[in-house]
Amino acid sequence: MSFSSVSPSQFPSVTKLQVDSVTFDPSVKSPASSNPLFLGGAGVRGLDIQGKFVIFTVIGVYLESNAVPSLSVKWKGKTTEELSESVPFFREIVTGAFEKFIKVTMKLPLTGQQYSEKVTENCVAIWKSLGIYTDCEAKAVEKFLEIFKEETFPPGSSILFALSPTGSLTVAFSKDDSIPETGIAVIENKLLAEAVLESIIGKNGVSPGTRLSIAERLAKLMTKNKVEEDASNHSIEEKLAKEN
Ligand SMILES: O=C(/C=C/c1ccc(O)cc1)c1c(O)cc(O)cc1O
Repeated sequence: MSFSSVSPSQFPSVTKLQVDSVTFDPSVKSPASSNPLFLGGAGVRGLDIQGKFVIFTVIGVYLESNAVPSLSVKWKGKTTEELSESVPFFREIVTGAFEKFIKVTMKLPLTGQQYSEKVTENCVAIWKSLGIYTDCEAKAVEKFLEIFKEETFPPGSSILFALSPTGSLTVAFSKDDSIPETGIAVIENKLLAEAVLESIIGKNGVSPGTRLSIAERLAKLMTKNKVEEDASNHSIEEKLAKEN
């Protein structure tokens, strides 16, 4: 069979994840589109401070359901290890034509300035390494920094990013576990939207744990496709055998 047995309308059945003290629900409603998105994976963002690993944020990445059949075309049947080590697999998640949503929950207090400077530093480094840093991206970075300038994020609060398939980046903030129905700002820059996710799960991303969690869960979801597909092939074979 050359197509996946998971139709775009089928919503992936996944579990919630507990990472450190933060629980990520199995699905969320995107503040950008109101679409339901499933939990792709989650992990921590920490820094080594004087030989001790300090967790600053905990990050969950959600994907639109059509990500599974879309990624299955090339990656179905790969193991968690193969996927977790694959730069092109994560590039495809970052650039794929499906919606993505990122929930960054604070473990330690951060100012908006501290957070936004760290993120944009990483985004600029990615663009420079790819030779795609232009005035447009510099303007998008200025807008990003401006959105965060006066904000503060106590432990338990979250920063939310919704990445539309067309390339807009919706930013929202939450004081608790809830997800607001709408964002507070939208930046129309595809490369910035992609770089925010790439800086977390891409090559040299800040959260190897999120990367591994996504590889594990997607490998399983894509195998499930395969099992369902094999099962449906089998029953067709059985029917044919009975008929003959
Ligand atoms: O989570 C972070 C940033 C955490 C952080 C830690 C310590 C600081 O002084 C500032 C910020 C993060 C992210 O969510 C996405 C990204 O691309 C980079 C990051 O560092």
